[in-house]
Amino acid sequence: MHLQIVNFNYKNYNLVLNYVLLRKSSRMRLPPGPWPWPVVGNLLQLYQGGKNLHKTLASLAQQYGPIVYLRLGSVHTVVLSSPMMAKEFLKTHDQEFQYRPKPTLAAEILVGNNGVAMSTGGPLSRHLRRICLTELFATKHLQSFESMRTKEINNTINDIHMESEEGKVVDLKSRISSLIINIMTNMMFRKRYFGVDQSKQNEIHCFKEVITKVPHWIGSLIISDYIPSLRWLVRLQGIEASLHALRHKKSQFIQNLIAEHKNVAIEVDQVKESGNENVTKTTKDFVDILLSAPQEDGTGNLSKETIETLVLEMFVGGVETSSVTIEWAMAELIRNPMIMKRAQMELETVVGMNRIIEESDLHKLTYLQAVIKETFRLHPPIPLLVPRSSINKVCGIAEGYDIPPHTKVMVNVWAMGRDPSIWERPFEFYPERFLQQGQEHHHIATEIIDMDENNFKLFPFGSGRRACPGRPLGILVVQIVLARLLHSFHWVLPNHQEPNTLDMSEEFGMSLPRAQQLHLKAYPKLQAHLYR
Ligand code: HEM
Repeated sequence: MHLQIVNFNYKNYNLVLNYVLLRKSSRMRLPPGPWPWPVVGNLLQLYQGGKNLHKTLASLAQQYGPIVYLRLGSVHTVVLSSPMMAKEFLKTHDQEFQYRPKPTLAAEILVGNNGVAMSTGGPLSRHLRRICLTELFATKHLQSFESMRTKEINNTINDIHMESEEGKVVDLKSRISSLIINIMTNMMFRKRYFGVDQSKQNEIHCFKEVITKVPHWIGSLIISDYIPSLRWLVRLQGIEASLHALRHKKSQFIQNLIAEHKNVAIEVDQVKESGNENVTKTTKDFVDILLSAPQEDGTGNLSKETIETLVLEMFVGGVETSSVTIEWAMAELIRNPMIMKRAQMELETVVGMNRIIEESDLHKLTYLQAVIKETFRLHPPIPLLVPRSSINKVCGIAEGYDIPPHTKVMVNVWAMGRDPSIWERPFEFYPERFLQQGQEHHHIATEIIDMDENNFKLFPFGSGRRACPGRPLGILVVQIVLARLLHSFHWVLPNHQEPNTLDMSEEFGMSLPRAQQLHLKAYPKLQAHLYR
């Protein structure tokens, strides 16, 4: 994206003046950082760093330390790159930094401020978060969908089996994201799309595009978010029009689904009233819960706009993060055949080869869990977490720094995962680092790390009041899908490509997918009847 400075007006002079006064003010001790240019501040440094913002911020941290202050146009920004700093902001000062910054243009158009994830904060988002934690992601509620998840995974495994019999190459990312979309649409609306209704294929492919593009746009640096007077330039580049077109697609899809869902619910209720005992409503899906949930002040029900936003956040939060993690895990296992072999041997020993894996087996799969932790360390699906902010100025934080009000706080978990002062041999994919002594004979010190929100070495789900409410579902889906893929097939690169030549480049956005989708050949490991 080009950065063009064309409108250096009175407002911009004011901006520079404010900054100089801020820095000079004896009462404001900002964290260290590169000197900002007039108007654009440090934006040029970020644009010069290229597309990979997480890497540019990591190299700034190497230069200036684990807390870096940047002025991006008119936006105060702080980047944290150590467990100590993350703990200070997300635990010690969790209450002050429980807010999200003002939504960017992309977030405002695509998501809005009336959900959970992008909302600046306030009674509505706290109320929705409570519904997520106590109802949608409650253990019992998640367990009630187990047989559906098993059926969906069986279908995908069978499709891959058929492809393998025909000697085809599997497009893993595409297969996995279709599977996870089916799991999510089932949990949300009791409906599945991929592999069933040909007439709906266009619709769902269009929505799949929305789910992939939303995080990409939200992670992009759009100049008017930092220099508001350049909004006209963004309009001229057609960015606003593209965002509105995408918004239109997602609204149409979600609103149709909700309307369809309401009709089915009414039909079921009518049949029930007529006394037909055969019709019983099965487990409540997410939309059932949202349609009957009260507003935050206890009056009426949630608005249709709020439900639409929440549904989008669930899809964006749940689909891309989980499928990106599974794809990276498979790529790392392909590059490290001994580790793949060990993970498969664990499955053979714990589960055996005469049945398929069940969710109740997962807690026994210690090595698989270590593989997943190692994947989160090297490839955190949301490399800069979701930014936080505070409403008021916060004084004397970290090493005595002052943080201006409405500062955007980014946490570079990607940099932390590769920091040699935190991890031994940080660039090596080495799941054994997460095993207890005795579970593995190896020479480096081991440590048990539960990716929970109190562990600031590895916390891919964030921490504190805004930590990911979908964590139990995210972990469950990643574990069971990866386990089934490894248990059901031997995997190799097509065309006899050598494992160590696999391209591991990333494509930065709000999420961090592989730049090149992973294509693999699968060879069945189980007896034929277990694929039906
Ligand atoms: C591998 C899977 C996942 C990862 C790595 C992940 C990661 C994250 C992260 C880093 C945050 C920001 C936390 C913070 O600010 O401290 C977040 C927030 C959120 N996630 Fe997830 N997530 C995953 C799965 C899911 C799933 C399955 C859902 C829902 C179906 C979900 C829904 C949300 C929502 C609604 C928020 C916003 C919470 C708030 O702002 O209060 N996530 N997630």
